[in-house]
Amino acid sequence: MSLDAYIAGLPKAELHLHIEGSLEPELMFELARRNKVAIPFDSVEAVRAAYDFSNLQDFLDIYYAGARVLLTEEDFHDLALAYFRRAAADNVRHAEIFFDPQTHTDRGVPFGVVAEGLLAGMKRAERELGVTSKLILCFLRHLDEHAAFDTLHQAEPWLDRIEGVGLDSSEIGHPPSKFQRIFERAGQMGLKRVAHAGEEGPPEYVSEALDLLHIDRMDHGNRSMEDEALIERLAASQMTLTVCPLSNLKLCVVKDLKDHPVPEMLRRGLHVTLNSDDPAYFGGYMNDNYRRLAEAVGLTREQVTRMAKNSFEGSFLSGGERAARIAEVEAYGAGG
Ligand SMILES: Nc1ncnc2[nH]cnc12
Ligand SMILES: [Zn+2]
Repeated sequence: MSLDAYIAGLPKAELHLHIEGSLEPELMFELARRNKVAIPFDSVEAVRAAYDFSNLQDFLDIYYAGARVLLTEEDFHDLALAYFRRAAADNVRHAEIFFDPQTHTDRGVPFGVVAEGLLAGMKRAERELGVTSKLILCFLRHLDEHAAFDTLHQAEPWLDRIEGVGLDSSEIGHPPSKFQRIFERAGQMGLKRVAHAGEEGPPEYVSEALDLLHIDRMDHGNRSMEDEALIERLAASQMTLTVCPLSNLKLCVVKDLKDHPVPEMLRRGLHVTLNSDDPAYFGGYMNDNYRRLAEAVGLTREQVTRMAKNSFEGSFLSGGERAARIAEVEAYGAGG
């Protein structure tokens, strides 16, 4: 079996996926029409042509503009279901998806519309596709602490169906320390904690995410590789890193996939997973990330299997479910 075919059949969990970043141009047009929202493009091709980014902020400007077509519960349901259908085709068996409530509540869309729509899409995906999922509420780090507290307050009626909190948006200039108190509060409420760190920001932000936010998992973490002590710390603690190769390429975090740090991360014993981040904007879903990275850096079947196993180990599935999914990866690896 070729490595591509092996990757296609491998059971995987996706741990770093912004649901708003799975909005394909076709659905963007459909929702713009349905909701009578103007968008500054006249064709799907024109939208795709605009996806040429030189850094994170370039992308975020377009990503937040695209999200303006999302208005109703049905829109959020359709967005989620479209993602799960695409993920299921890549044999993603479990996904822990981020959403950015402030992007919507700041436009007047109530928190409940966003949450109910996404939760309905997640439930349907489990019923119809067998893909399980969890929801992670991300605070936008370019906004202030007060806005984050306000968002957590709005989320209260849904917190029994929200697994954890995350931190995303513009990293440089918005260090984890800015959100220490809201993460402390989330921890007291029993929520899991994750944060984007070391995507564009320096290794110090990674250390802050560990020391001040007490994260359970780290999103990206690329720039940890600049600090020897940090590499050793991440390896010793087996902190899960949700790495996103095609995102890193599109946002110029790496110049070429051949330069991607994943092989070195694996060599140093880091607990790496592969993920798609914002697949509609970055040109590939889960299997594209595995395949294109494997081709560029020459990953082995063992490395690929290791990362799929890591994805279930690093998930927030409960012990029994997690063990069962890990056993599936092992059985596939043994038979493949
Ligand atoms: N890659 C990324 N980094 C930070 N914030 C984001 N929001 C959506 N995608 C993101
Ligand atoms: Zn991300």
